[in-house]
Amino acid sequence: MLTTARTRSPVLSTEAITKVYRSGPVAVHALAGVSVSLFEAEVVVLLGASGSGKSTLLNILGGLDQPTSGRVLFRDQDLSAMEDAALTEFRRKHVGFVFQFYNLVPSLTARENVALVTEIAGDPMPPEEALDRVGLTARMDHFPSELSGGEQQRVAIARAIAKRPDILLCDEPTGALDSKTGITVLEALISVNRDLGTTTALITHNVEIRRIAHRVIYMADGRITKVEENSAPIAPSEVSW
Ligand SMILES: Nc1ncnc2c1ncn2[C@@H]1O[C@H](COP(=O)(O)OP(=O)(O)OP(=O)(O)O)[C@@H](O)[C@H]1O
Repeated sequence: MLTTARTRSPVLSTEAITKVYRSGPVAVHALAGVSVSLFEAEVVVLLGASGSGKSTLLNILGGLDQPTSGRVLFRDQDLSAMEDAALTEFRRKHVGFVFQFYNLVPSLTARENVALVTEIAGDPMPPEEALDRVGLTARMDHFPSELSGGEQQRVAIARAIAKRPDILLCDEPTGALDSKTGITVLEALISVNRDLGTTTALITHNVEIRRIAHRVIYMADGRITKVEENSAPIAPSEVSW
């Protein structure tokens, strides 16, 4: 099995980004000057209180939203200067998203849910391979209603990785799951990172999960307050909460 070494090459970087949401006279400063990089093949966990700006940052990194000021770079491309169509192309080619709720199409099987994405991707892996990587070979022809929450989330991960994205962005992927099921989901994410070298960023409210990451980024009030390096990440099976 291929093991990809982490390097210090940034895949995605932000330079002093801010995000201000305005509704009428009220302005919410969701990001107040964030400079951060995600490096090749690393796993990063983002921690911070509710409202600290984690999802806003993840959405901007993934090209779902634009900063109010500052720059976002994907390798040498400036995402913050892109029109919507170019940003959509960036997302389609380079980013996989996993959210708390799995957003699967209920009338399609696991295999068909993944195939929806592989049909429009440039160099996808077969849906069967993507599902195998998350341990769902035996469940490929099941509908979402026939799968557990953890299995549905693993289908969502298979769908996100099938296009071989450079970056996988996960917003509370275990938020709706009990701990045992959450661990199977984290194991799927870590195995994809290890085998494919997919740079992975994961938001969680669960501080124990930080122990599986190479780096931990702490946020408060729209800023990064601390970044920790973890020289010896542990396996998800060793995490308990
Ligand atoms: N579309 C929006 N319009 C107005 N305010 C917003 C919008 N999206 C987020 N905010 C505000 O921006 C701030 C940061 O929100 P964000 O969702 O990024 O935080 P978070 O750390 O991900 O929180 P949580 O852990 O609760 O998901 C919050 O004060 C939030 O209310």
